[in-house]
This record gives sequence, structure tokens and C-alpha cells, in this order.
Amino acid sequence: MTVSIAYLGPPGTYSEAAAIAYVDQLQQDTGEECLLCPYPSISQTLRAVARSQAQRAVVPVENSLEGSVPMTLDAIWQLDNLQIQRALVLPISHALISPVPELSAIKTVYSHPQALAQCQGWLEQFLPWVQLIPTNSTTEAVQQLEGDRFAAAISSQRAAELYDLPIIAFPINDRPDNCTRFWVVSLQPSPGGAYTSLGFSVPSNLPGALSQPLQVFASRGINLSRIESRPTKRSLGEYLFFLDLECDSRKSSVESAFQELRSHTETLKIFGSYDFVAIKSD
Ligand SMILES: O=C(O)C(=O)Cc1ccccc1
Repeated sequence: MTVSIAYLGPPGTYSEAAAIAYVDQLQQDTGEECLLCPYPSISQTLRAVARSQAQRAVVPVENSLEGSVPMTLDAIWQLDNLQIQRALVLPISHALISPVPELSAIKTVYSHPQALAQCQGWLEQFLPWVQLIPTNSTTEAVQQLEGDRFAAAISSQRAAELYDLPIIAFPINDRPDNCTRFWVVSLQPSPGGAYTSLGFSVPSNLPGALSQPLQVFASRGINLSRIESRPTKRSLGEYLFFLDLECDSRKSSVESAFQELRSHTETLKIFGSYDFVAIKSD
């Protein structure tokens, strides 16, 4: 059987690189055949899995420089039943791609907001006059160059090769150890592992509304490795909280923590327990 894997495309994106690394791991572990399916946005990528149009999705969730990818957190909250199967960490080096002969000719730089943010210092130093334009993906930024002779795109070396365009600066990310964490999600139950992710809303905006849920884990000695808030989008000042915990939800002590957590939360969504796998850079 062929496993269909949705990712933020078109080909050449970092999400594709993470999806290719995942396919390599799957082929080594299980020998399964895979088909990579590009989608134009992160929410469409996750929706493809929620609607069973694809069996798995690989989506960026957090960057070492920029923090969370809000689109991924919002979509995984809104779409029911998505479960995390694995986390992948991919080292990322950005290239400045453009047909212009020199930097001084560039008027516009296109890229995904995460990539623009990861190169902010370099852009301020070498291209302080340019207009920055966000795109849905780094490969979409490269596609914009066709209609704009004075533009550059921040994208991968692979995207430059695929579109046969020159790289005029590399690497341009502000930190050499820049990396992004991706989640592999599907409708299947998560396999279990060292990390658990969940999200919740709190019943009221009162003192202690967040400390009570957090206490559930502190009192059991469960370490919290990340906490992130996102607006509920219902009313101003109301938030959802996303937690990553260093524990496995298959353990009975963690199950009892979830039961207690239900009494301190309004809506609780457990996205599953999974392991981390690092991806080596090329
Ligand atoms: O646009 C891409 O290539 C993506 O996969 C999203 C992204 C952008 C920047 C860093 C990591 C992931």
C-alpha cells in the first residue's frame, strides 16, 4: 500500500525536505511506499489529512529563532482528531536567490514569514532599502521572481536548482544553528513516546485559571518543555494554551493527570505522544 504524505509545497520547500527525510525513515523502518503530495498552505495540508485525502502530513511547528508557527497550532486545534506520530528537527540554511547581477539592484524580497524573520539581521545589514513581501511558502517566493526582474527570494538551495536560478548569497540566516521542528500528523492513534502535546482553553478568565492546569503536571513531577498561547478568536484577551510535556500518555500516572486536567479546562485536546528524530543536514 502507498502512504500519501501531504506537505506545504510546491517542491523545494523546507517542508518537502522534512517530508523526504520522513519518507527515508519510513522506508528503512517499514519498507512502505510513499507518495508526496504538495498543498499551497499549512491549513490545507492539515485539512487534507483531516478529510482523509492524504494519510499523513508533515508541518512546521517551531523554529529555533522565531518560535511557534501560529498557522500550525491554529489548524491542529480547529481540525478534530489529528494525532502527532513523530517530531523531526531539520537544520535550515537559507539562500538569497535572484537573477539580478548585484545586491544593489534588488528592490523586493519575497519569502515565507518565518524565513524573512530568520534572516532579519542579514537583510537589515545588506538590503536595508528593500520591500519585504510574505508568501505562503519559500518556493512560492521563487515563483514570484518570474514576474519581477528586480526581486530576490529567500528559499532553499534545492529550490534554486529546481527553478534554475542563481544563488547570490548563502547562507543568510542570522544564526548558523537555525533549525525547525516539524510534526508528522495523521488520523491514526499516536504511537506513544517521550513527548506529549496537548491544547486547552480555560473555563474563565480568573486568577489561577492557568496555574491550576499547570499544577496538575508540576505535582506529578512532569516537566513542561514548551508553553504557547494563541487567541481563542472568540473575544479579545481570551487564550488557548498549547503544552509540550516530557511524558508518555500511555503511562497510568499521565492518564490520571489528564483526568484531573479535564476538571480545570473548558476544552482539552490531546494531540498524542511521540518521539523526536533529528534529520542530518546534507
Ligand atoms: O516555506 C517553506 O519552505 C516551509 O516549509 C515553511 C518554512 C519556512 C521557513 C522555515 C521553515 C519552514
